[in-house]
Amino acid sequence: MDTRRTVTDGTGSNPATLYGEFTLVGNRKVRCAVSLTETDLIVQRLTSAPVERNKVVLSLKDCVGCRSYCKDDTADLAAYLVAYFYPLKRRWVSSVAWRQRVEQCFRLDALQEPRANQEEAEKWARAVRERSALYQYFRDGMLMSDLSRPFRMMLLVNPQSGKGQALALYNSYIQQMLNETNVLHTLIITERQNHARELVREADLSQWDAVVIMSGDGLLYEVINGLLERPDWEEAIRTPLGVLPGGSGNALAASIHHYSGASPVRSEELLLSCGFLLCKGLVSHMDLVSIRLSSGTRLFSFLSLAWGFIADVDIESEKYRHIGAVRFTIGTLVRLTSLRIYKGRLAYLPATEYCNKGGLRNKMIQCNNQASPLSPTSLLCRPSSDSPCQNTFYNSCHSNNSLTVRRTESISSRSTINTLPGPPDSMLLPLDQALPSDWVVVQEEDFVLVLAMYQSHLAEDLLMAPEATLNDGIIHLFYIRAGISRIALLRLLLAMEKGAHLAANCQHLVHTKVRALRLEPFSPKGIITVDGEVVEYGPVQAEVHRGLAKLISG
Ligand SMILES: Nc1ncnc2c1ncn2[C@@H]1O[C@H](COP(=O)(O)OP(=O)(O)OP(=O)(O)O)[C@@H](O)[C@H]1O
Repeated sequence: MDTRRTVTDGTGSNPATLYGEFTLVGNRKVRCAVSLTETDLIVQRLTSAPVERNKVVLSLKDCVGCRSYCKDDTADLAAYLVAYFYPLKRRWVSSVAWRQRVEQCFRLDALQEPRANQEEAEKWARAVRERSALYQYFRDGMLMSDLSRPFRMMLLVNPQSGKGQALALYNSYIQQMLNETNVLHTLIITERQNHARELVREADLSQWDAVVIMSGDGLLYEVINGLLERPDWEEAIRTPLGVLPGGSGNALAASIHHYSGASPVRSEELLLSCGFLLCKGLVSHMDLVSIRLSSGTRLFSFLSLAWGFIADVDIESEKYRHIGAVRFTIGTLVRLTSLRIYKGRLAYLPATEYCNKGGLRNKMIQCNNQASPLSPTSLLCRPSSDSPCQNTFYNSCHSNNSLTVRRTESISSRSTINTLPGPPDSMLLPLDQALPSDWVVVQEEDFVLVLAMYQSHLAEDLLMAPEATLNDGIIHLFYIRAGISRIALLRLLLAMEKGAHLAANCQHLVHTKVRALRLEPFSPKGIITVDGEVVEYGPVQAEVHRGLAKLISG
């Protein structure tokens, strides 16, 4: 076997680092020339047929694992090499591509010594793994392939989530993928509500390199809040988290897939995509939002805060959970027929900077996706004392400029409310205190919905905030003012599937980017949800904490 032979990828620009001739495992009569370049594994069958028809080029960026092994049979001197790929494939009638599993398995028998064949196979396996890992650039924390020992994962599966198929999906796809990647995972099947929360609150986190949920968004909400309830929350919340879609909404899973740049997919295709991203093991920071309720309770949210139409649909359609994502369509139609108006006061701290003597500069704070987490105070938008902007009326950065907003009374000092676990909130005042002067109060008090989003998707097929990214320190605040017709609302909801609602030029829809918000519903009863879970109804405040958590994503 000549491993020094110079072979290129056909363009001459990508020389092979390893070259060998092996047989196929299924058919020993078929010999293959295999070359490993910096970017690809190229397999060419050595037959008399034209070359292109017999050549397969597999990109190493699609490879999740590679290993060598020998058979127990002492008469077999050969060693074996197997590599696992999940390339994006397009069905010829469809423009949508999704990941499909490809396994390449070779038999190495060129040498007389079984040990020599084994060493050669392991050399190849190591080289494939190393080059696959080069495609993962590492920001902060741990990369699976960086460890000298196998990666250890706690995998929490909610058997009741969605259509109740999470466990079956784990058995069909995920178990195999994790084994191919050489991830040691401990499967924990959650037994009841708050089981996951209690588990992570008590767990010895030094035993785990990541905590992954296979469920809907509700289970991740439990995990995040469990971690932040620990006395060592600062360390605990740096545990890389992962998400595999098994629920009915799967908003974070759909968002991660969206951020990876791939075309939209659903159900099992989304699961394969998220499984692939999990196996590649790239860790990014993720924003969390601190939520304060009127009772003093504090929660952490990674997805959304909702009041009005969307919260009602989410909770009222719970009874149709067994039919999966269709429950939202049914819930939407039911709620549309008896459209409600929700009365309340909404205020927010815009994600803007103020300039000094040059007047008001309504400039967005830079959203650098790769930056390390900024301290909350560095994101504050405070007018300087000599700023001519102070106490003026202005339009904030709305997609709907017809909206009039008014500045609130200035208050001299900004005290904070930092008595609970987790990082302090520096933008929020107690709910019974007046808002600081740099907050904006929305003049309308009649809404159809209010929705704060920090990820792109609200469900697998709802691209609510197309601009959102994992770690930009921005809350996308949407509200729809009362007066919208049912048909206009339905059109907006349909446009949300592809994220086209913002371009629909609807006068009732407002979108603005904020750092913090306060919502005070007037009616005594109602539904407020955080990440799709019902929370205590009443006045509520929220503040974003940029990059507080870590998520294995693309
Ligand atoms: N074994 C179980 N039986 C009943 N409920 C459970 C169990 N395990 C976890 N739960 C609870 O089920 C709730 C809903 O789960 P989850 O959000 O993961 O699924 P879902 O609601 O179907 O999906 P989505 O949030 O995407 O709509 C969670 O709040 C969790 O506490």
